[in-house]
Amino acid sequence: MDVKMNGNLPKAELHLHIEGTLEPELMFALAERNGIKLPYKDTEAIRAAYQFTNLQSFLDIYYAGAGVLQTSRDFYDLTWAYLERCKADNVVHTEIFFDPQTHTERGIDFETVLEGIDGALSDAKEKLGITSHIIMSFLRHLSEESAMETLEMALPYKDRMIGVGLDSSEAGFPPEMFERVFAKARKAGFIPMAHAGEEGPPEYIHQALELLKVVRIDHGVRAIEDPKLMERLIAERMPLTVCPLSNVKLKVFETLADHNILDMLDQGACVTVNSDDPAYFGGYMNANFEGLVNELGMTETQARRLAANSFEASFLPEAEKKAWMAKALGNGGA
Ligand SMILES: Nc1ncnc2[nH]cnc12
Ligand SMILES: [Zn+2]
Repeated sequence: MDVKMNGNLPKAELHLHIEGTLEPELMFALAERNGIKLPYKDTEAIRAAYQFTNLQSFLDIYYAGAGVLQTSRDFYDLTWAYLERCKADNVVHTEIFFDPQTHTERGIDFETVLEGIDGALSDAKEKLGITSHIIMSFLRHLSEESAMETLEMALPYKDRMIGVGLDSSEAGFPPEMFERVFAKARKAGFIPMAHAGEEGPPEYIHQALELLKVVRIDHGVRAIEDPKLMERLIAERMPLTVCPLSNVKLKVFETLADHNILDMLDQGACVTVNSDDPAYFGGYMNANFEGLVNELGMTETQARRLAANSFEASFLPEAEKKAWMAKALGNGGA
């Protein structure tokens, strides 16, 4: 297919960590603004440090980088820069994660973080025509108690967030550890989702479905190792928010040519394309689509189905979902 065509397809992004959109240039600017000394000489040195061997090697650098984010204005600027990238890539709707504990653990108020992110998202609706939702994600390498405290902290702001997620180091931190936190979050009206089957085994996807009662799986690429699980995911049209460039950078797959996203799509799974932490993984939404065309031979039909899936799997109202799906499939003047 014509690679450029991807740019014109309307798309929704459903798996994006706002802290993972911190480009080295902005990291330096914020460090200067906040009087913080970075352990890098320049932006080239930062980019050179982005050689990851697995998820943990990335997370160590990613959590350190987030230290430059201090004020609401910092979170606003970070989010606004990402939204401009959305505009450029024709991402018309985005559902973004933020990790409150990454910030509250170093003394930044929950409200400071949310205020900045939400402010930029509100302005983007008006100025860029981009719709959005916020999902707060618990760090699974921290305790259940810490996640509970975070949930309590979030309750007064419930109306500004649509759901809860579970992220950070996966192996050794199974979803079952957070069963009670998710039960409480669901009761408070948060829609549940979780990272599962990125590095962790298919068993973690089962746990996320059964114990956390998630409506979306983030990543989920290891589901393919368990045919019965794949059957269930396909039958239920359970969305898997897949992140191709991320998976290659973190060595889940050796190259994009080895990725299973199109196999899963062709089997009937509701897979979607997402950029995860684009500042660290080498590209935003369209770069992921382009990689799939160039290295995996994605056809136009497959690209349109992936774009339509992204709206199907979103938390947009049904009528909007349907209208965007028709456009993505080329039935509505895309
Ligand atoms: N790919 C990823 N997996 C788990 N936690 C994350 N936090 C940010 N990106 C992540
Ligand atoms: Zn992620």
